Amino acid sequence: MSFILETQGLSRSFNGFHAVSNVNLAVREGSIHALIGPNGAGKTTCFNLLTRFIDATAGCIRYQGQDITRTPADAVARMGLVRSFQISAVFGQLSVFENVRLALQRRRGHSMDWWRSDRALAAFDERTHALLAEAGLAEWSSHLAGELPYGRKRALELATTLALAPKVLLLDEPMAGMGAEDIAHAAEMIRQAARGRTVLMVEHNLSVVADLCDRITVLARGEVLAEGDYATVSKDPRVVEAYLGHGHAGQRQHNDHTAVANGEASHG
Ligand SMILES: Nc1ncnc2c1ncn2[C@@H]1O[C@H](COP(=O)(O)OP(=O)(O)OP(=O)(O)O)[C@@H](O)[C@H]1O
Repeated sequence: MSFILETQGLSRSFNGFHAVSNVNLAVREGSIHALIGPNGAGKTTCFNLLTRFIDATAGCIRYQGQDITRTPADAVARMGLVRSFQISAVFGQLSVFENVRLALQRRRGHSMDWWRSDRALAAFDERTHALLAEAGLAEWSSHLAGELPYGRKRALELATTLALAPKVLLLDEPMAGMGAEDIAHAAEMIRQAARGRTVLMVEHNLSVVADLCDRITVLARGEVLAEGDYATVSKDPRVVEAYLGHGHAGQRQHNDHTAVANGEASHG
């Protein structure tokens, strides 16, 4: 079993407040791994640490066996550990096609070559079409990105991120603000994107997590509370309590298990 991304004792404090505390994370290469937990559990801080947006107070991060605890964020991204929206950006005044092609050019370091010939740009066209097809955006190709419906805009963000050829794709609440139809579409996209790469995602929608993810790490108050597949963590009384609060017992707790297992638990 090989882990592409690992942390040991990863910690981050803000003025003495332990936002992330002694987190040991092991993300298996090729898996879809979820980071879940109630509000304020430390999920975003963990993402910020892994992508090197912020420094760890203690602990270490290893990516592909290499210590990246102090590696600059842009270098980490170039190594293939890429967060959606980190480098990619959607330009509303450009077409969907141009957005994806630009992301491909940027990956090759051509971002400033605005004067490049049509022939040079055409070299990126084939890959652009493939990425658009993968994102279900083929028929939106000539639309201005700024005019896309919400779900399609998120799909375009993912397509521009995939243009950067990430080895590990970090997705921060990819389903946020989506309706049921967009969620189904985005889930399929993530499943496809996960072929041949690793996905680590923060997601509040537990049905999505249950459906998509091979492994789940549950954080609460900055610490790892439980880890395993969905069936295992959703039955863990500590997880139920973290999601639903204290004082549950007997039948109530049984109902709570069912609620978490069904992805119904609120994260408040
Ligand atoms: N820059 C900061 N300064 C001070 N406190 C911070 C900072 N960033 C995060 N925190 C605190 O750390 C804790 C964890 O926050 P974080 O955003 O990582 O949680 P989360 O699990 O992503 O929550 P949510 O699900 O609400 O997004 C919170 O109590 C938050 O207020």
